Amino acid sequence: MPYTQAMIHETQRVADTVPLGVYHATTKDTWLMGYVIPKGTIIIPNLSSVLSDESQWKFPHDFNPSNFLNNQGEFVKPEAFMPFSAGPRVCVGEGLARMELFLILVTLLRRFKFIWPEDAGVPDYTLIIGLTHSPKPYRMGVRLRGNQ
Ligand code: HEM
Repeated sequence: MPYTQAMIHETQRVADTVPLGVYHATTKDTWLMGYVIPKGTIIIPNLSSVLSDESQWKFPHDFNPSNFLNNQGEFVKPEAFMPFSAGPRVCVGEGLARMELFLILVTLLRRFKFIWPEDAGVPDYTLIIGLTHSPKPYRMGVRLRGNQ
């Protein structure tokens, strides 16, 4: 269970689905870490940079579920895990999305085996950039477990 949770969280970290979150604006003059941000300034949260911050992650630039496991193999969620953003306007669907990710993935993995086709070459993890990140199209072999 801890490893499954770690794998799902690591997938979300690397997938970096909403790289620049949702734009906001200051509703009053604001002081933050010595900077003055005047009222009405557009704020673009750079979630990508947090999700791969070298000071926050053991393996910032690799896919490695160990980013979410402590030395005892227990699941831990670092504060820098914020694919749903943070603060008062954090994604309201976070709970639902996390429940769905877990239930759907575990159900699929219990029933099916996912196979990278031998002739598909090396996976290309380059993301397609838009308002959201999405993977490049790829082929995948899927087999019923126990029926191979
Ligand atoms: C993996 C799936 C999802 C990701 C990565 C995601 C990510 C985000 C992010 C980054 C924001 C911007 C938060 C901000 O303004 O700072 C957001 C806002 C929002 N999300 Fe999601 N979301 C996901 C799934 C969902 C689902 C399933 C729902 C609804 C059932 C949902 C509903 C919303 C709504 C309504 C907002 C606006 C909240 C507000 O402005 O107060 N999201 N989401």
